[in-house]
Amino acid sequence: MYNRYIPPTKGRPTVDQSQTQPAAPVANFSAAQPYSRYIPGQAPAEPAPSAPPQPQRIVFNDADLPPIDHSKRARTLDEELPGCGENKKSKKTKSKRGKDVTEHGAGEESKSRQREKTVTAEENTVPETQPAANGDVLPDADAEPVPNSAEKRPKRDKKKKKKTIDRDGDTSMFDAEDDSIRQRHKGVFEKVQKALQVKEGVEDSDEEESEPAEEHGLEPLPQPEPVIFDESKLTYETLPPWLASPVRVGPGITRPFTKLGISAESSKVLESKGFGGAFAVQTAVLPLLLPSPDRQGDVVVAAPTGSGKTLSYVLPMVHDVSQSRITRLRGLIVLPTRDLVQQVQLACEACAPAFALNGGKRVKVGTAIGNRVFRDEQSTIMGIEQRYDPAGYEKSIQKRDRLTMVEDSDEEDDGFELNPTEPLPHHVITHVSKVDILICTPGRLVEHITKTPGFSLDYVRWLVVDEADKLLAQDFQKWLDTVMGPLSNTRPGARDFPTSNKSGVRKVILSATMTRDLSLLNGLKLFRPKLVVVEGTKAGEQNLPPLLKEYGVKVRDPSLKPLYLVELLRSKHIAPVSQEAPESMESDTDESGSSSSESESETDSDLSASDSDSESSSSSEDESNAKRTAASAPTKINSRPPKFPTTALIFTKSNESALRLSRLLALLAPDLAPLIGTLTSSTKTSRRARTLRAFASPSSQLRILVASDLVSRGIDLLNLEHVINYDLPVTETSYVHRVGRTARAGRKGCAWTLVEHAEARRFWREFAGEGNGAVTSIGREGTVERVNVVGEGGFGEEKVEEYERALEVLRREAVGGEGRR
Ligand SMILES: Nc1ncnc2c1ncn2[C@@H]1O[C@H](COP(=O)(O)OP(=O)(O)OP(=O)(O)O)[C@@H](O)[C@H]1O
Repeated sequence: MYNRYIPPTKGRPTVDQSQTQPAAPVANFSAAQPYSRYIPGQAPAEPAPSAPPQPQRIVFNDADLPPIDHSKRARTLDEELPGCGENKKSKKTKSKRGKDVTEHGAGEESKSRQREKTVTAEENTVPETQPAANGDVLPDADAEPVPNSAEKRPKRDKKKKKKTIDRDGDTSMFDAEDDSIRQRHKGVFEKVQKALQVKEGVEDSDEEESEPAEEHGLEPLPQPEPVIFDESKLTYETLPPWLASPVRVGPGITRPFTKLGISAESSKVLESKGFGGAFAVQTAVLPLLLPSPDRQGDVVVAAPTGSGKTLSYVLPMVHDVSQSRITRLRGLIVLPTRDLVQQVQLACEACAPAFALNGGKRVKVGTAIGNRVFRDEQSTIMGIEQRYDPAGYEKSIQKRDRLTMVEDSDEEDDGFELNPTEPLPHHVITHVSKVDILICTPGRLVEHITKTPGFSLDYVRWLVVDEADKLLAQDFQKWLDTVMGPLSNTRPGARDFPTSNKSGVRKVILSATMTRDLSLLNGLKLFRPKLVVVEGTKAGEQNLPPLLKEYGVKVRDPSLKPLYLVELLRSKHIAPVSQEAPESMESDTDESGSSSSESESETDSDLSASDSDSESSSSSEDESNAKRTAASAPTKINSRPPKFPTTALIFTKSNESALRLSRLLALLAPDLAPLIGTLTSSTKTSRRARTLRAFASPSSQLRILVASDLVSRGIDLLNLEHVINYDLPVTETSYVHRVGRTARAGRKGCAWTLVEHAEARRFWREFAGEGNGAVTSIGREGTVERVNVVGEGGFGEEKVEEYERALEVLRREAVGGEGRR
């Protein structure tokens, strides 16, 4: 038939050269190699260097074949069969011999025999001119004898060879068979030869591929499936099902609480607090969080500003915690700012009485925001208890002595005495939580976890992360890892829900601009999460409240921007937004004991002055404003300045800008000065809280707040009618939160943005979603209207001079001249 090609080894002798006699440069591939096995899909290897002649290991007996450029052929085959020149490969070929014979039937017998000879020859690197065991000589005309090579031949090979020849009998028939093979496969040999003349490389392999390999019984070897790299980007469709298919709820839906699993008595109390029925987001979230026989998972909420997200988690949490008699820390609410913490505390306090009925206890709520010395804060959330335990008493005395020595310095740092009281005889002192629910900023929470003795999350079964996109994106002090660690501890029964079969930590994650970034959400280790989305008719990724109206105010001359603001404040546009005055939450707060309406009004009347005074303590510029404000403040309590019958919150880009603008406004519009307050992160927390309370009170004279982005998120000012972006917000998300301070809880509200020429393109495309190539993630019911508050002629000379005078005052105040210092 035909001979199988046994490729040369690449520079590695099959047999130790020292053992093999020099020999036999039988042929530098002088023997014809009529056939090679084609293996498709093999990448061409580097061409073998042609220069150094390899020790001859191939013995071939087809001397009659047409001459072939063997060096080229050898290279080509090596390329096709990477590694085929390796001895290892040859052995493989040999081991398959018997199988080949069986598979290809009798016709293949001689092929097999021929192969046998070749393999044997190759393995020994010796031309087969040595007498075989039976005295036969293999017909290898080109080979030269190698003296004593047989002695050095491994026994195994000898045996094989002997067996082969014995079986075949007369070897002379090989030649005849070879001739017949050549005759029968003449076409193939010609093709092979032709192929060898073709240039190497890709052309070679192409040509080889085009050969009908199957004609010769050489099926392409099965190749592994090509690996397809997935270069697709994460899209909405590739999100996990819970994110891609949220629970959707329309914005207008309301339902009575009794229909959602809250008892009639509790609903009544809630109604008395101003919560007559559930808002849309609450209709969807409450059933997922209130006790249910179903196995419940975590909840992620994306709903517009002012839609009532706070109550959607406060109600179920307070309801659940009220069912546990012993006070232990069972709920954690994490928020980004102190002001928000205080606001949510009021909401919890308002709801607590609703569940302190029928055996439920009144839930104790505490805060940790770092607004007071750490020791005081520790003592408000943690207490000590004397427990009778004689054995423990002995131990604790020893342990305390040890700890006191070690922790002396810590005690001073933390301010919290480990054991301020001596234990009673045979008693042990244990640290106990004074609160069921702790509302905190992330940084302070981490401090308590790491520094407050006895502070434990072992019994926590609620974790709420509000304004989650902000909190998760800014991992203050790695707070999430610090919290998630202890939350994964399991103490048998500690996290059992008393009114359902659930055990573990329930997580509720919320924002008006909720992230779908899985890398951020992953840290929360959510369990069977459900995403609840409140949508408008024109849904975007971040939806604005349905009753919000937006305006873009053109600022032609940025150097006179403060004058545009004054014009806007005095214009007919900034008028009271007609709407029914809803019941105020203030009374709820009063009932909860946080403040009384009497003291509130007193505080209000003081606040305008004292608040400004306090601002003065944090900023000298503001102090000047405050003194003037106090001087011109009306003496009559609750009198409302006629010049500004509405409310406005003005956002600037920084604390510094807020303070300066506030002062400038007072200089440019002295009649408005008494109405202006300032809120920045440099303002004391207690003062900020008072300012916010005063602003929210209808009886307060504070009507205008100039603020940094500190209060852009979450702050609930129900009576706020106008938001003014004096400086353009940095992101769409920031815009959504800022303007969302108005038009809350189903009320109307207006948002105004002062747009300079250089900002116009960005504002209209990215924020308003108008113009060529507009792309915005903001979903809104209407459109943003264009407004001019100054005519074509601009400001008169008199106004500009007035402005310059105000700037001069400001400048002098800044350098410590006239005004204050
Ligand atoms: N069921 C209800 N009935 C009446 N008022 C409600 C109800 N639920 C919430 N509110 C009021 O709606 C206002 C907005 O609620 P909340 O502050 O929870 O909004 P939010 O969705 O958290 O907004 P933001 O995203 O800005 O934080 C609050 O004054 C709250 O008291």
